[in-house]
Amino acid sequence: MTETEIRKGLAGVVVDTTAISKVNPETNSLLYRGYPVQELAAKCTFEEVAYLLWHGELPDEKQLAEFEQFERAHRHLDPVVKRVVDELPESAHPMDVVRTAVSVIGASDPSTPDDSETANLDKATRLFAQLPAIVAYDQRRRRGEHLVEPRDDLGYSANFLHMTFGEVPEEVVVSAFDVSMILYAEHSFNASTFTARVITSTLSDLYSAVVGGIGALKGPLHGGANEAVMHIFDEIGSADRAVAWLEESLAAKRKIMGFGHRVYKNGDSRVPTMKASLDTLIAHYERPDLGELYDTLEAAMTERKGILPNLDYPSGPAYHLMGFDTLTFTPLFVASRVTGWTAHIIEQLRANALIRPLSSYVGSEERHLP
Ligand SMILES: CC(=O)SCCNC(=O)CCNC(=O)[C@H](O)C(C)(C)COP(=O)(O)OP(=O)(O)OC[C@H]1O[C@@H](n2cnc3c(N)ncnc32)[C@H](O)[C@@H]1OP(=O)(O)O
Ligand SMILES: O=C([O-])CC(=O)C(=O)O
Repeated sequence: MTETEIRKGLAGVVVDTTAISKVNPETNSLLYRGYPVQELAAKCTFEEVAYLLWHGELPDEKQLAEFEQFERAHRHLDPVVKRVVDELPESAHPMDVVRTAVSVIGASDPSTPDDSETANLDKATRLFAQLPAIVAYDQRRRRGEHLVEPRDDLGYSANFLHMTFGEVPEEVVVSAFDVSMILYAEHSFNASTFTARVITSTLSDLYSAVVGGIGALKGPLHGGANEAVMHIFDEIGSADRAVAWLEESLAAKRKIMGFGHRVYKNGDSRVPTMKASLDTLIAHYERPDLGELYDTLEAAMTERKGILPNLDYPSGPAYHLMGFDTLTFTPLFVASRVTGWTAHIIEQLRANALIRPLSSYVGSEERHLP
């Protein structure tokens, strides 16, 4: 293999087919099972979108009722998981807590070795139902607050917020949160999904693949960017400092988190929808200062580098306004993306081939011991 054939980071390499989502940078669009994500965000709940990703079609009334009943029945934090989480130091990043919790669930589940589609769908739905309890409880314990039990009279997002904050916020907040969950759910062969597919390709189990996905998502070049955006906002402080801050950061060759994308070069298809949700939150919480900082930094980055925001840019400040601690932002991404990861795990198993690329050796020539 010659050096010119090497594609660092697999950039531009097509490694397999998928019927789950289509990211189209030319038309700046994203389809889940054929549906534009903007339409899904406007007309569906996150539960319906999760069902769509797993089953390929939106649920009818009866299917949705059955799905919701199952999801609501599995929302309680498993006592074993709670004990393990309680043992973890608060210095552990919440992503490490979520990763460990999923590992514990996998080690405790007798159906872990069963890789049939029925068993994997069941595991995926149970993880989907349990992740809000893990994420919410971890934030609460760090604040010295007690566990809040789930409510089975609430939809996924209202219940998630109830378990985190002990009350259900106004509809405008629940709706913005639900939109963020829908937008984060799936994005073809991104780094964490590909990780999950690589692990699955060895015929390892679904939980191991999800744990690997969480590890890949944690990095600031991927899901960790939503958290990093908020750190940037805190560092800048106010809109009048944004341009100077950007100049200094670019001069220091810093990557500006929340900007740029491997696939989209003319803007992330999901940003306008999430920005609209952020704007409603800015109005609701009366925080125009945050909007000014957002707009000023975006305009300066576009003018200076021509690099546009990705989904993490509006999501970070949106989660901040909802009241989440900054370190909880990427675990929220996990709670959503578990739907996409598990849909891909199931798809990978349907037509599996071990994922094992080649490398070009550049080490020392063959040599021998004296
Ligand atoms: C939900 C998600 O996971 S979306 C992604 C979230 N990640 C971030 O927001 C992190 C910040 N962004 C980045 O680091 C990058 O844009 C990535 C990793 C997302 C995509 O990167 P790649 O496709 O590998 O492009 P690459 O990093 O090579 O960037 C190309 C050029 O644009 C520059 N660039 C890209 N993004 C940024 C950025 N955010 N800030 C400053 N410069 C940037 C690079 O420095 C590089 O410049 P050069 O050619 O002069 O060296
Ligand atoms: O597609 C990517 O590379 C990253 C991304 O936006 C996502 O996973 O949502």
